[in-house]
Amino acid sequence: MRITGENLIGAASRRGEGETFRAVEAATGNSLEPAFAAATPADVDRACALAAEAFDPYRETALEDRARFLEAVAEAILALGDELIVRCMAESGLPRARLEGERGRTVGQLKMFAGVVRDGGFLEARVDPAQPERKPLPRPDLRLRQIAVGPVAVFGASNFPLAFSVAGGDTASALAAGCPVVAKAHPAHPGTSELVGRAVQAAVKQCGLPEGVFSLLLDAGIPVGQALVADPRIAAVGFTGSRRGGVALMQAAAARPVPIPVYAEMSSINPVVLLPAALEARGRDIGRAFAGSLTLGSGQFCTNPGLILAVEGPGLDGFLDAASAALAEIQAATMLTPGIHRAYCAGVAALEANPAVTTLARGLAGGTNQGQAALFSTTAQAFLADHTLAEEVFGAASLVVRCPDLATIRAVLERLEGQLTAALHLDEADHDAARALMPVLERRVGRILVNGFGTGVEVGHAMVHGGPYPATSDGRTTSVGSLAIHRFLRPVSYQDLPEALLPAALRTGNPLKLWRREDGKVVVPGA
Ligand SMILES: NC(=O)C1=CN([C@@H]2O[C@H](COP(=O)(O)OP(=O)(O)OC[C@H]3O[C@@H](n4cnc5c(N)ncnc54)[C@H](OP(=O)(O)O)[C@@H]3O)[C@@H](O)[C@H]2O)C=CC1
Ligand SMILES: O=C(O)CCC(=O)C(=O)O
Repeated sequence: MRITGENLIGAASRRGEGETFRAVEAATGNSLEPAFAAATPADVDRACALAAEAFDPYRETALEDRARFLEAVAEAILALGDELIVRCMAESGLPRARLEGERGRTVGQLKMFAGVVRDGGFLEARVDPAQPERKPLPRPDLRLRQIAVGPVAVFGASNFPLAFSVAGGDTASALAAGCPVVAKAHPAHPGTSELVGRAVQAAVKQCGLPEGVFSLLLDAGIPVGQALVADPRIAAVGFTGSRRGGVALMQAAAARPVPIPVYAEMSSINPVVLLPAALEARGRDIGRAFAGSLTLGSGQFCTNPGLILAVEGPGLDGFLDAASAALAEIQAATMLTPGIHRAYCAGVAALEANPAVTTLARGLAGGTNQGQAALFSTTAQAFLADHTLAEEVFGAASLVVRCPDLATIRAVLERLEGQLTAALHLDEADHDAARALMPVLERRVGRILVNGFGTGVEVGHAMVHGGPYPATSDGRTTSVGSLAIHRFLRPVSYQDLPEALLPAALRTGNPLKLWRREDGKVVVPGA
């Protein structure tokens, strides 16, 4: 498929009349063909108008039809074949195996949401039948279902050009909920975005859906994203990226005459707690595994283990020796964009220059746009005194905080901002210590994991990829897994409606055979 550099507005492809820009080959810094042209305010307006027009018919599509559409998107992405992978490798600098895996995750995610839609449980149908004889007052007939919130603006992420971008988790969950999507391509991978966007556009056509179900807009700066969030027809926003970007979108959304929710996944340093018995028994092994997780994808994961907490002692020394030795042999790897590389180098330089910080290890030096891994240490006292030490350095850098005792580990955790994940490395003898940390971890993070690292989020029904601010803008939700659909739904009650006016999901006799709560009791069809 030829990449044209056009915006995809409903069924049309339209060359923007805004600023032109080219994708940059991450490994060389060279420009790639073709030239892309940013959308104009008129393009944003048209995409939003089409999305608003599509909203009512799309949200009332039969569940089976909507599920088939999500599957058609998955198939169309696979049908792009190697061209998608090759373009994505060039634009992102990420290796083939990673991108093939990410494509599998993207397709799997769409298919999982197809299953969620088919099952219909997300509608949370409830029926409280009327009780006309109830005293002192009769009870009305009340029925509830979740409906889609409206058109959703989705911002593609630089670090997951497939799984968190044009047809990634935010788009899949919004489409599953019944919301049209207007996606804003990340300028780091516009060609990848166009290819995937055309796959979604083709699936919309193939399934006979209204064209406004999906549009893709291009921009090399912030105006298009700002206009999209400000547009009165947009009802919610999905974003993965920097804290600065996420907060700017939250502010733009809050400043609207009608504010809307922004679901932004932002910065996280993902504390890893090494408990004493585990450290003593296998500190060196944990150190080697940590080096692998830290440098995965050149460290460009929001789940990257950026902070290690442990009690001083021979176990920690073994961990640090092994981690440092492993890191010293790790090749520098290409980062996503020159800007992200520059930000990484600046973050590492700031840690190196901090008198309270010791540089323990550096990976092998690299060439153009390549990030060199870095491991630092500091004391708990210094960490608690300097909040800049708790800021995310996006890339393969991590800071070890040496603590005198477990109480200090707990005190450090208490002082952290909200995080996506926390990992505990423990043996059975550490269970009491771990139990004591659970309340603070539950308050601080979205996912607690044991004897592993948070990178590589499983897409499933029990996953939370979220956490308190600033890990995300709204810690009550997740951006990965089937629960993500709830970000784009809102409940509506129907009181005393005649049967003929009720949505099918709420009709008497449960014609859609849904999991429902009837008069307070869960009814499972076929059970
Ligand atoms: N924790 C995490 O998961 C991640 C963190 N990051 C962090 O973000 C830094 C920059 O990376 P990047 O991916 O470009 O993230 P950004 O947050 O800068 O950008 C993400 C998207 O949001 C748009 N955007 C940013 N700011 C605004 C704004 N004020 N108004 C409207 N739209 C806006 C960008 O548009 P445009 O680019 O066109 O300006 C882009 O499409 C990294 O160095 C890293 O620190 C990045 C990825 C993931
Ligand atoms: O670790 C993962 O698989 C997902 C990470 C992520 O969401 C991110 O880096 O933005």
